[in-house]
Amino acid sequence: MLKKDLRLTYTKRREDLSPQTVSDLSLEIANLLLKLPIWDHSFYHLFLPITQKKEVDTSYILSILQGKDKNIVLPKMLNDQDLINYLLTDSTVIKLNQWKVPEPLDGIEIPTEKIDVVILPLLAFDLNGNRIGYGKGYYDVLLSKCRPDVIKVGLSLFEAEKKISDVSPLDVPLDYCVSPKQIYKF
Ligand SMILES: Nc1nc2c(c(=O)[nH]1)N(C=O)[C@@H](CNc1ccc(C(=O)N[C@@H](CCC(=O)O)C(=O)O)cc1)CN2
Ligand SMILES: Nc1ncnc2c1ncn2[C@@H]1O[C@H](COP(=O)(O)OP(=O)(O)OP(=O)(O)O)[C@@H](O)[C@H]1O
Repeated sequence: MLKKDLRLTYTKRREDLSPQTVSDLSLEIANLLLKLPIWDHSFYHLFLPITQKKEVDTSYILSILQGKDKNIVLPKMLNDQDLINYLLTDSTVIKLNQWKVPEPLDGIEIPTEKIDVVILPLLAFDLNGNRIGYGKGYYDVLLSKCRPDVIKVGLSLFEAEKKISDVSPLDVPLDYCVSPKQIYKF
């Protein structure tokens, strides 16, 4: 399917979920994430969910990372395509930006090359590990600046599409995607 059609389909599928269902599915995703071979690292980039858009609630994953004493890196939107990474500390203040994305106000900047694992949002993904977001390319740009051995893990409330037909050379494929039902390894 084409990206533009998938964006419409999956935006609608999300709108049809109740907040309780999003929460339940998010807990299942967090439990499955624990089974991935990704826990031997230091710096973990995690997105914070846009609640209105019914994104995966990553608060369970945040607790897991804190319990494992990992360095947690949060993105802040800089301009129309770039993200800056800030270390989460006890003094980090999180505020909603104009797009309703929760993000740190400021903090200690972590160079993108330090990130070992990126846990990223998506609207839909396919069996080849390709993903689509809201079409702005923030994560494609971030991933293009990461180390080649960075581990890319998508989180999805829904299962994989067979094929995104209009993948571009700039799209960086995932290594894993975790849904409430299963782990996809690409
Ligand atoms: N939680 C979360 N954080 C994230 C992302 C994400 O998908 N989820 N992003 C993933 O890349 C980046 C933000 N991307 C975004 C892209 C569009 C809109 C947004 O609200 N767009 C408007 C239309 C704006 C316009 O076209 O001018 C909309 O959809 O209504 C928000 C965030 C970085 N942080
Ligand atoms: N590495 C890059 N450098 C510059 N522009 C890029 C890069 N990667 C992607 N883009 C541009 O970003 C735009 C959006 O790309 P795409 O449709 O793949 O977004 P998306 O993956 O759905 O969004 P997101 O990454 O924000 O979740 C495209 O116009 C694409 O050309």
